[in-house]
Amino acid sequence: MHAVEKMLARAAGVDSVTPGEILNCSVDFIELNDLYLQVVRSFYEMGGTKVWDPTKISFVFDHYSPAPTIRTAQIHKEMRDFAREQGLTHHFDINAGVCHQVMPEAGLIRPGMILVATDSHTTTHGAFGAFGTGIGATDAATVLISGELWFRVPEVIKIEITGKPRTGVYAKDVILHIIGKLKADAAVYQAVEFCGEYVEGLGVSERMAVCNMAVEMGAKTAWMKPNRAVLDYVEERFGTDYILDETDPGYTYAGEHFFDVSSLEPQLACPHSVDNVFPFSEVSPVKVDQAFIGSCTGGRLEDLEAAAQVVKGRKIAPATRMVVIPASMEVYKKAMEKGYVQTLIEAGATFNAPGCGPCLGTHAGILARGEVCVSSTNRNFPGRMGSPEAEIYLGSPALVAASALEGSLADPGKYLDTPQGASV
Ligand SMILES: CC(C)[C@H](C(=O)O)[C@@H](O)C(=O)O
Ligand code: SF4
Repeated sequence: MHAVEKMLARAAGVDSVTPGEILNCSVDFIELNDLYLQVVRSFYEMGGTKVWDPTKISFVFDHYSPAPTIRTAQIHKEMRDFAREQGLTHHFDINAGVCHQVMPEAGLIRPGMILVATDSHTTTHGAFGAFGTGIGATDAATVLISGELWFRVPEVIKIEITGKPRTGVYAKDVILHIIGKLKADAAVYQAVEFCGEYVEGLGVSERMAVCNMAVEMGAKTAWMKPNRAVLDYVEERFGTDYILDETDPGYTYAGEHFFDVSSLEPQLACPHSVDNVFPFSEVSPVKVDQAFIGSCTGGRLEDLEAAAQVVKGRKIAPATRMVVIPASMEVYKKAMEKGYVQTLIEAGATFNAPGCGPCLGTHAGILARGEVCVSSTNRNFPGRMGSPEAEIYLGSPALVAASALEGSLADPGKYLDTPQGASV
């Protein structure tokens, strides 16, 4: 069996599973974000009175945080009241950040766990060796009541990555390149294992960025074998009581793909789909109205560090706006301590409270008709960040920052090779 299958078998209380099988599994943890008040209402409609375990449920206010309208303030109020009545241990209000950043920081994510959340990017947590997947409102209400959920065992495909990319090319470029080659329907309902020497050398942040975007190929979940960096992160925040599942030697994958990234250029997902990806040198110059750095894909400390390295001692183009939203308050605080916030503000960036914000167009950086945005996020569908007539290019935080400096799409490499670029 594969490590992913072993996690599901353990949660179902059976010795072995095969792809396609339907299981009833116990869930280790569930997270609800602030788009899902319906789950609270369904919980009561389905006869719920007390949740199955208040220590294994988290509400994170991130998509509409701080509440930008009366309706969303009302949603927050009703969910806050439920969290208090049920005595939920892990309620993260508007002072926390995006759920996929806040939960690992809080020590809620560990290898071997079954994690469900009302968000498609729950695949992010495969970076920690967990089984993470997004679910809808009805399934979420079922979990709140019973602590269990049905799962269809996914096939597992392998994406093996080798090579060492040049300066200015990041894991975001690698995952965009992969999605561009394999396309948005490459892994529908499958588990995607990312492996190979490149993956083994990745730190926590870049592992999260890769697993986060597996769902943009339709993946049910993503998985990486935890390396020392991941285990140090988990043990510092959660402890050592986790299970490291190993894939049996000779396991046969449903599919295998191999990528050598040593000669990769910076990549761009061009309007209007995530798999419409080209190397930077093949994308026509485009005037950039807004550069956005943020989200559970590209708003971590390492992302703000990369952006600060690019803009240090420089000013963004007069006609370009640069919006930076740290993925969490912890990221924000550390970025201040390290001077990245100061550097970015001195370059002309504006900051907003940690949360999803412009990533899905709720607030804090909405695009007007005809505008062009280059973004460190993970989706660029029409209307994603505001007007359906705006255009969104997805790239690495460093590329976003370089594009803000030049007022048009720009390769960050030249700003990183100089001695000045190297120090922040
Ligand atoms: C929660 C939901 C609105 C959505 C998701 O499930 O991913 C959002 O987070 C997104 O990124 O589009
Ligand atoms: S930051 Fe963007 S991608 Fe991540 S959960 Fe929020 S809306 Fe979804």
